[in-house]
Amino acid sequence: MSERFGHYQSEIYLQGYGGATPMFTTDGARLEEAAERVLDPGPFAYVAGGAGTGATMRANREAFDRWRIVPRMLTDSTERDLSTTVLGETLPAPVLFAPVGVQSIVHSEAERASARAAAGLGLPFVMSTASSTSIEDVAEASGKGPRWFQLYWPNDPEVCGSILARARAAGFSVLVVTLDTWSLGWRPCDLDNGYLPFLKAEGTAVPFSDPVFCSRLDAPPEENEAMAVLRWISMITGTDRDWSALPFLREHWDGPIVLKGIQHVDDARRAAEAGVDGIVVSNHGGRQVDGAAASLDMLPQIAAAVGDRLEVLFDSGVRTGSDVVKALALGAKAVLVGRPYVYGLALGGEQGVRHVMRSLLADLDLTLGLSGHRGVSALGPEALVRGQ
Ligand SMILES: Cc1cc2nc3c(=O)[nH]c(=O)nc-3n(C[C@H](O)[C@H](O)[C@H](O)COP(=O)(O)O)c2cc1C
Ligand SMILES: O=C(O)C(=O)c1ccccc1
Repeated sequence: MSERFGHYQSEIYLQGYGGATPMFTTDGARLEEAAERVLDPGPFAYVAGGAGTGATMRANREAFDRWRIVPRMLTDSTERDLSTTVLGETLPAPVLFAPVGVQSIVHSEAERASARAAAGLGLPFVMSTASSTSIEDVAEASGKGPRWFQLYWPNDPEVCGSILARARAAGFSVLVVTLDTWSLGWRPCDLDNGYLPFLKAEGTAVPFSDPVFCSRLDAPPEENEAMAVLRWISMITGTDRDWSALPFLREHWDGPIVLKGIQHVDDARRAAEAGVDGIVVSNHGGRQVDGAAASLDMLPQIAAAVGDRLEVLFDSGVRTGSDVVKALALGAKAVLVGRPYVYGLALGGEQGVRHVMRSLLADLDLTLGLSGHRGVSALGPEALVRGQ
């Protein structure tokens, strides 16, 4: 029996009896407005914004709203077990921290605070290549907690190999290769604000602490930061790679490999044929291709096509416990959560992240039980109906 996440509800009600209220909202859909009050406009827009008109970001949410859960009664679901196994690791709940770069733009503790919160809950922290904290520092903050590493794939094989070797040595178990962001999408909010955190070296802790990357520079990053930043950007942007490049990653990573950013069922099939261990069905939270399909709308056919051959994970738009139930019912093994925990970080550092994620897990636990389920493994499409 895993931890009973739903207890967070009683904890909050009991504190309320003593006159205390939670540090900020328990409503996953209202975190954005709370974070806007504490963040400067540039960082806020960077986190909250999407590509173009925001159509895909909205579509991600609308796709969740079109599905409704059909609760079952008298199923004895008072005791729930949210635990699941993902790529050989047992997780207390089917939820991971999505890779999010440049977290120092919202809080000085940055990824260290998020990684500590993830470890405290036993959920995997997926560290971004674009972190403002080095691989070794995130590993230390994670302690014994599960940790995965997300790769923005440098086109210099030795730099790539060095970063992967460091991540492996620091205890990162799964490699998540992001395919949908070989350039940032067209993001009018950030363009209008003239705001790109990367240019201030906020997301360069990984390369700047890497000896092989530094050997590629004419001067060390501390002497010519702008040049080092540009060199790094030039290494991870543009893509001359295709599916034939994947074996390189296998040679440099002896654990499971997951491809993030899959939306087309044929790409999912390609991934299965290439022998990768998992995919993340994701449109990067609507930050890349405006007008792209809602990520949830692509999930059922992908899960049906490859779900028996590799692990299907999902992200983009998960805000509540119901959302997690819906994604699992439509074929995901687990979900990744992005912006919500970053808002928690902005609002309260490690404790803020913990509050956001405990709220989500409590909501999931209660929603699961009240709709008649004792665990997450038995969830299938029969748990849902298409609304009008
Ligand atoms: C501020 C920000 C930075 C991000 N940085 C990365 C990154 O470095 N690597 C990556 O693979 N995805 C990155 N993502 C995308 C997330 O991993 C995830 O796909 C997305 O946030 C999921 O949607 P959600 O925010 O609606 O939960 C970033 C997202 C945000 C909001
Ligand atoms: O902003 C993003 O979505 C993202 O993935 C990213 C890319 C490079 C640096 C920081 C974040």
